[in-house]
Amino acid sequence: MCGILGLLLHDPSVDAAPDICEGLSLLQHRGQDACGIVTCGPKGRFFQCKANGMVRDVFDEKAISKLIGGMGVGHVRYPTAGSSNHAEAQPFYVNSPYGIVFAHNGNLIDGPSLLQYMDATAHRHINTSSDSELLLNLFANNLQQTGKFRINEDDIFNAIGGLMKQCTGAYACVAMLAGFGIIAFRDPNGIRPVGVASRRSNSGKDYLFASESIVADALGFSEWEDVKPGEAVIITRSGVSRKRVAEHATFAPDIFEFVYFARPDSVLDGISVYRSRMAMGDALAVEVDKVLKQHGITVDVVIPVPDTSRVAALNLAQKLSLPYREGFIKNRYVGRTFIMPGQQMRRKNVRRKLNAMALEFSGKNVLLVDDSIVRGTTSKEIIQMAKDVGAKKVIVASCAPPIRYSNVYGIDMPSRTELVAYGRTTQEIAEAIGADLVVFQTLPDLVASVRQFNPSIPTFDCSVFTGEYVTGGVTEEYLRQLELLRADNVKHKLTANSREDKGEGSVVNGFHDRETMVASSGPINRADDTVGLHNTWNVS
Ligand SMILES: O=P(O)(O)OC[C@H]1O[C@H](OP(=O)(O)OP(=O)(O)O)[C@H](O)[C@@H]1O
Ligand SMILES: NC(=O)CC[C@H](N)C(=O)O
Ligand SMILES: [Mg+2]
Repeated sequence: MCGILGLLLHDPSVDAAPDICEGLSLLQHRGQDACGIVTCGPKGRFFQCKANGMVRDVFDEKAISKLIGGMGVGHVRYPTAGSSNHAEAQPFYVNSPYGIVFAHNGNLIDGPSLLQYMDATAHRHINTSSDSELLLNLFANNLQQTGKFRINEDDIFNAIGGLMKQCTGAYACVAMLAGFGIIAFRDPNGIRPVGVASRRSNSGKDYLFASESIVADALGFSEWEDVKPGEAVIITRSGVSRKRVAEHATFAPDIFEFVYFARPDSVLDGISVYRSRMAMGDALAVEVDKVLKQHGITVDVVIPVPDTSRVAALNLAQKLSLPYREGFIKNRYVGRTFIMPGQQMRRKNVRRKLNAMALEFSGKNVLLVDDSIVRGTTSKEIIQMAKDVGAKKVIVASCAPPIRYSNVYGIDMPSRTELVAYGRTTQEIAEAIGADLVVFQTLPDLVASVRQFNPSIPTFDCSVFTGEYVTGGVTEEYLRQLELLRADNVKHKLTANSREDKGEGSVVNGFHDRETMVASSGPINRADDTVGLHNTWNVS
């Protein structure tokens, strides 16, 4: 899952970069691999800074001060296509037509045929394996076909409408046209979130696009509205234009945003993530009570697995009148483990991140509550940790049902065999993770926990639980190919074989972010020498 952001300040002489950077730090939970900002300054010139690393590592005061201009686009990345290479950090840029900058959250499922189209029909060069670069070039090619010297809003709506017919998958996007404005659009099923908000400034109105409403709250924007499925929104200094550009399709936002991805203080598609997690805890309590009685087990204490499950675990404990204790203390400097690349790193970091307090476990039957069990990395480690400090019995309850299918819409779960629930019964899952008992939320209960807050949403993308993919086009052959390409062991080999990742290629860098390599001292390639995009490409 990535985080996207666009900002247009009414006063072009005020720099947008400080707010964009602040906004990206609020979206950090959506992507920890890379981040970037591109701003547009006087004469429509772009200024870029992007690199691998967290927002706080990539952007210091000096880097931000070089990002000139009153509008810009930002991105935090969690790769789901291509590689973690810094050449695939976003936003992406193409100079023709008009100068376009692009940030994408989601994942396309027809990458190979789009690549063929780019090559054979559009004659556009694609320089990375990123699906987002394909999406940008699709947009650019459609704009190019207007053949116009200057385009207007209708041309942009038509280009995006065309794009929505040409590609399949999940995409929430923010784009910027040099000297023109910022644009957001959302795929016809609305799988990934993006919204728009405004703020009064001294001179007029500033506008924001962001993946989650928390960014608007924190930056003093109000009137948050979700971009609708299949809709495009264009913001220029003369105002806002919105249009549904896709034909009707079933609205199906990804339910996993509510389970895990989004911040609890965000409201997505009219639903408070916090409230939905409370409801998940309430519903899970009923299931837990039933299963515990069936097995004749009593529980002494409810313990959440920090961070995401806290909200649900508290409600569950209250509903069952059980004590709630923070038995695991989280190291606040370790990020989310699930979105880290590679199983070894994920496993190591669960131990670095969580510490079990013997006091709360010793001699007790503990009920650990987590939002989801995906690869089982977290559960395996923490169950062992709980037992090591003397827990008698460890029961695990998951706010989400068993995950048995690949995600193809922007969560990096390409391989079914990596999922601990794949091909296993509940009893076998318990054995695999070392629990005495596992209890899963039922899918109807999960959907009801979320949907009750906005019954106008007809359905949610629940493909990781059901194997039903709302966009169509996900065949068994596609899933097999995806597994061959992106399974953990394959990615590991690719990384190990990459000259650049071995440090041998520090001067041969992905073309797109050449300037991030100008100063490469320190653990990340801090973009100390952020420079105007237009004149860095061919300068040696
Ligand atoms: O079964 P797994 O493959 O381990 O994946 C599931 C776990 O990963 C996530 O935690 P994460 O540490 O990413 O983030 P959090 O601090 O927000 O809970 C999620 O909340 C679960 O705890
Ligand atoms: N998680 C995402 O949204 C990823 C966006 C895009 N597919 C990439 O890999 O960069
Ligand atoms: Mg967690």
